[in-house]
Amino acid sequence: MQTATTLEVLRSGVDALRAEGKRLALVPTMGALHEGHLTLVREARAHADAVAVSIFVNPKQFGPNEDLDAYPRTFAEDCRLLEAEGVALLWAPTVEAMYPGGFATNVSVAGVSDGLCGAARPGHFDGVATVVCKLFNQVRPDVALFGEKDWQQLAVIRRMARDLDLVAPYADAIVGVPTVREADGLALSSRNRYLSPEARAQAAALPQAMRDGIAALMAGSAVAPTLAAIEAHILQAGFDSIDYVALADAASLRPLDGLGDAPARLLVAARIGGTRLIDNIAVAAPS
Ligand SMILES: Nc1ncnc2c1ncn2[C@@H]1O[C@H](COP(=O)(O)OP(=O)(O)OP(=O)(O)O)[C@@H](O)[C@H]1O
Ligand SMILES: CC(C)(CO)[C@@H](O)C(=O)[O-]
Ligand code: BAL
Repeated sequence: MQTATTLEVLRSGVDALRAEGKRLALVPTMGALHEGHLTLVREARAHADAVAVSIFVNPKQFGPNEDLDAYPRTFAEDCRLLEAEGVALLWAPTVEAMYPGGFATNVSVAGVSDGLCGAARPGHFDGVATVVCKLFNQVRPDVALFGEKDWQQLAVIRRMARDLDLVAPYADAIVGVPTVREADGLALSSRNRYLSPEARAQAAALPQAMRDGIAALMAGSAVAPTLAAIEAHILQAGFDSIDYVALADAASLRPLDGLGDAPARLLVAARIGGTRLIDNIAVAAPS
């Protein structure tokens, strides 16, 4: 595995892979790698001949009172894991390499960025879109993979990639990978490392409440009381607060007040012991 920390080294690594005729996949991450990330890397191998992974804790997507400084950084262990997965290229820029002095550009995706995490974390998706746009231009992959755990992020990136012609013109150049979960249903997340043993045990109530709510919707329960019941379940399990519990159109993320023919998604963000967790699950219309 070649590790690049400057754009010059990255470009020569990408050029060398291209000279060998290789189709290239990119898996963008913020490091502190877990089985969810490694699943993206394995899936990437099915879409390309060579896999590039980026590790960059992107300051632009953290709000002023968020966990940028505390965010887990486990670079040596991350390198070991990626090497074992046969990753060809690791792109690990410094903040100065990504955002040189005078950097003044912002990529903002209207509509799909506005609600849910976009409302709870103002500016977050501008930060994500800006850095992912740069990553695409830096690596120029044929295909890029993202986790469905961050469903709204995936929708934002798909919109941006289409609007700005950022990746090769394949309809499926942005690949979403289903959420990898612990045995008790909790979605794997780098931020799970913040949880105390007690909070970690309580956190399994989040996907459980979502599954119960989806079962109620499928059985014909009305949306508003079902969302209220999910909130109550999560708070009763020990969560401190809820950013949102929402039923939304899976593609546009617009809120829904009933199930129709278009795919729907139940999305939740809630806080426990100072840690913000997100999750989402597909909701099928009752047959
Ligand atoms: N459990 C998971 N299953 C599938 N993909 C995942 C999972 N967790 C993260 N990913 C994906 O890995 C990529 C990198 O995510 P990131 O490095 O932010 O990790 P994370 O676990 O989501 O961290 P955080 O705790 O900050 O949300 C993203 O595309 C994200 O959706
Ligand atoms: C896509 C991403 C790497 C951009 O910083 C980040 O938001 C993440 O890890 O999900
Ligand atoms: N995986 C999402 C990155 C973030 O929360 O900033």
